[in-house]
Amino acid sequence: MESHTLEMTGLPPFPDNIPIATLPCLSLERLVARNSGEIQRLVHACEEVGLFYLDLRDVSLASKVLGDVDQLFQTAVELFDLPLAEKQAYDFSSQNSHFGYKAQGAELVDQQGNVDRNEFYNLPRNDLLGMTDPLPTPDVLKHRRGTLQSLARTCHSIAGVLLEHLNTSLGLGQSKLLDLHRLDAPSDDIIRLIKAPKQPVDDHRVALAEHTDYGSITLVFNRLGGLQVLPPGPDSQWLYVKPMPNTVIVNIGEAMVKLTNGLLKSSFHRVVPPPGDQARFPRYSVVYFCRPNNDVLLRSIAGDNRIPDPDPSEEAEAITSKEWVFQGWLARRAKPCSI
Ligand SMILES: O=C(O)CCC(=O)C(=O)O
Ligand SMILES: [Fe+2]
Repeated sequence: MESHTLEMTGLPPFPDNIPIATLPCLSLERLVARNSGEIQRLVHACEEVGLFYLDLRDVSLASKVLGDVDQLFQTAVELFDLPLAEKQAYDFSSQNSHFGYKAQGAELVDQQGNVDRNEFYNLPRNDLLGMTDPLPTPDVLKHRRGTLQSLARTCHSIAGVLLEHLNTSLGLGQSKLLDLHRLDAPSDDIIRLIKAPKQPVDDHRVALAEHTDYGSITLVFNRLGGLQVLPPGPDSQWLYVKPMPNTVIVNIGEAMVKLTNGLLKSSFHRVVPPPGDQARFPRYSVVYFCRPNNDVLLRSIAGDNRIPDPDPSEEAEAITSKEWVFQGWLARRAKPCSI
């Protein structure tokens, strides 16, 4: 179940002379085995930076995931190679949907109105798992539906392992966090396939602006560098997150910050051109966004537990997870659509 190494894909190695983030690398195998030291490291990582590597080897839960991701990197190449007009037939933004295709430049990267330089395709897990009527999709994705379904299920289970340990460490009632992230209830979980085209050397624009993720737990599969994190702290600087074989990069999102009233952290990250020789290639990512179920109110779940009590004024502002994701999407649109 070894994933293809970077060498096997013909891509150049990540350079060794650039500043990289020193992130913890946790073992899914040890977390599944309820190793107490590993659980402590998980909790620490989520309370400090909210970003870490997860080694997926040697655990049956994840036995297919690296192979599925390898297939989907190839699918992403085929998908984004389609003519623009064909891809745009799957852009559903005029129907106020953030599912489907997003062309380059459709999202803002800053307050000045500059736009992003990557394209992506969002596949809702409700659709993949048959909970909603299937959206139209290009053949290249139809042919990979089984792989996409398997990835959605596995990634949701991996997120579940992390949520279960966080639940216990926060002192929450039995499986509270798991109840907010049920696979059999609708959510805005998505698989996102991303392409940032090869960038001219004199073009230093970011491909994806600095942001924190909206949902609970994001699982990011990368081959080329380019992802950067801004660790918390007064003098911090942007650091590359070096892709590591057989691991997934785990990001804690804003929904978890809201649910835990800031006890868990979400880090700013962005995507810049791949470093060194890697800059000669387009950059693809496969990402799973695990989000709370649609009707979950994003407010602190403090009570008889470790989560600090919220300010009463925040209670009135609570919105549902679905609305939160939708409002975030609307705010990022370069040409906001009318509702
Ligand atoms: O492509 C990546 O490495 C990260 C993408 C990301 O942060 C996002 O889509 O939210
Ligand atoms: Fe992100």
